[in-house]
Amino acid sequence: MTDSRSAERQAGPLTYRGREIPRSTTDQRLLDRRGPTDWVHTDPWRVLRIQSEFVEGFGMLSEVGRAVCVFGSARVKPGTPYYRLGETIGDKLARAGYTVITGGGPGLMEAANKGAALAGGTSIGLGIELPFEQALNEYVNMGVTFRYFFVRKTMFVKYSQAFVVLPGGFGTLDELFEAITLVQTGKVTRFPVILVGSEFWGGLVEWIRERLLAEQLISPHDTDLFQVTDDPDEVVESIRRAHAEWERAVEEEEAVAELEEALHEAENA
Ligand SMILES: C/C(=C\CNc1ncnc2c1ncn2[C@@H]1O[C@H](COP(=O)(O)O)[C@@H](O)[C@H]1O)CO
Repeated sequence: MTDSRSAERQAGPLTYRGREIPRSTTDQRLLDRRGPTDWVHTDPWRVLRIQSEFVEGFGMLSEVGRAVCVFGSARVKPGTPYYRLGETIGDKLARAGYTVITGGGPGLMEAANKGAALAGGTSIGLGIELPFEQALNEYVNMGVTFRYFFVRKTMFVKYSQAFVVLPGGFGTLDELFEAITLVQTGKVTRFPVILVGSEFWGGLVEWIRERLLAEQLISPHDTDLFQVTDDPDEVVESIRRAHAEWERAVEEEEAVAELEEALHEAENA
């Protein structure tokens, strides 16, 4: 006669008896490396990897205080005027109490991280895995490297209160127009986008006015979605002002909500 107690297997909350008992335990199967590996390259598995990137990013950035993203060319060399401008902006933002977030790469990303780190501020790099070897620049004191561009972009927007855009190429333009589109479509509110370098950005701004606006592809007020300056102090001051306005608006919204709640309670009393 079979002892029914020994012919039983618990698998977590599940119970198996008799011929239903699996040949191996869940842990054995987990630790067993044999079998096909194609699933690692399938979309359901990618979805989990994407989720894990969001979890890591949110986990690291959620406790960061007021922050500003600084974008700009990966190719500008140390010691050049744009690099020094990036350093100054990183420095001034850090001294004004802002965490500086960049793409964590070389060039103007490094310049802004350097300025912030040497001023004793929090200097974050949100790196991206690229086809060639690249590490986060040495001035990043908190960093995450993402596999997916779109996850990284979410982090830039979610955890910063302003975008500062230094001269750059396609990557920088992509970040600039993403930010402007998010503000234009009301996906993010009260979000200053500041272009630094009037000579560099002048041609683009003119084209936006003379083409996009003239051909009614944007609305007249869309040209107010960004500002252009050469002055690092003005960058910080604009961000401070926008931030103060935003805090005032939040306080007002909270006061109105409290008042409405009190009125509602009084009506129901
Ligand atoms: C080209 C080189 C390195 C590229 N490394 C990058 N690392 C991190 N982030 C990057 C990198 N390249 C582009 N980005 C993102 O785009 C913006 C800069 O792009 P641009 O085309 O140079 O303007 C930047 O803000 C990043 O977020 C070789 O050294």
